[in-house]
Amino acid sequence: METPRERAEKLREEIRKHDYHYYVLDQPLISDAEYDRLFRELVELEQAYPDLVTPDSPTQRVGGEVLKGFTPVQHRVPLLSLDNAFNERELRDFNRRLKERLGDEAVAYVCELKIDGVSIALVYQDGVLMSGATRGDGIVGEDVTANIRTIKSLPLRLTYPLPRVEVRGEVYMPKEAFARLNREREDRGEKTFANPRNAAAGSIRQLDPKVTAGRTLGLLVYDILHLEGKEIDSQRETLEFLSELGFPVDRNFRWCASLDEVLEYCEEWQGRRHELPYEIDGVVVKLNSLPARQLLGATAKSPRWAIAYKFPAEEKETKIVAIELN
Ligand SMILES: NC(=O)c1cnc(OC2CCCC2)nc1N
Repeated sequence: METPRERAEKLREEIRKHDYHYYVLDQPLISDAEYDRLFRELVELEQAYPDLVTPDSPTQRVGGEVLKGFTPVQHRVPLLSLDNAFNERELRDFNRRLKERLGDEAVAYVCELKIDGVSIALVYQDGVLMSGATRGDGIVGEDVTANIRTIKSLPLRLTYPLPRVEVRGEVYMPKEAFARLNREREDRGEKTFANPRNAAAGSIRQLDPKVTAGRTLGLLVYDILHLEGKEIDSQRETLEFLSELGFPVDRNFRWCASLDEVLEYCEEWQGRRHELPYEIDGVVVKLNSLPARQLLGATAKSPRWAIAYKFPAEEKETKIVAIELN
């Protein structure tokens, strides 16, 4: 016969697995009703035995109190920003500069869709989420842990208990959720958000986590800031490993053997951006080899081994405004 603690642990593991399949893979294994039954059993068990509650329990996503303000957080490593390229020539200049510095080392890139959201740094200790902070000015951000815990695709516990790992990703608001939120705000006579990025920023910087919990936010992780207990040599390995750990990763990334392949990728996704459930404003082109990145280093502001190719601003569908002709 299982003890309550064993039952609670088993339920947590089960619910964690279903959260991953539902919110990260978008491939639920059980019905919503069956999921709710599991969740309710865990809630009731934790109510009956309060000392069983653990911070990584799926029941602990929506925090308690309303904050007075945000605690500043100093990032262990500065969260760099990206230089921009607006056309093929600027991308070719980036490629040439990088090759000049690296000598004739083989230069391969990884291209990633540039998610138009809010950058976030997450810290995990022994596989458990410790904190989440906004980028801020790159050195000091704001502690938004209570709010990011409400993002269902964000794992509260990783698939292995790495001693310490710090990762970076983008919190975004899906296009559908953005449209729905603005309709609701309009109906309530409230100001609407200009774009999903602002809506995500406004939702993640709420003093009341319950408000954040009511907003549909997504997370896509793309960088490891600090890693203990594992050696990784490339961006491709980084993205695969982040996936293995249970993080949501955008699977549209592509390893590119040359700048020509990078240009093909940029061309392809400039035309396909409307297919995505979230907004992108370009492509991030990253040197694949991590050791080679070390040789290049970073300027004060941004890495020499990555660049953002920005799509031309989309011609906004001209909003037809009905003009009252009296
Ligand atoms: N918005 C994005 O999707 C995104 C932003 N930044 C980066 O990488 C930065 C971080 C480390 C230096 C380059 N990758 C991304 N995919």
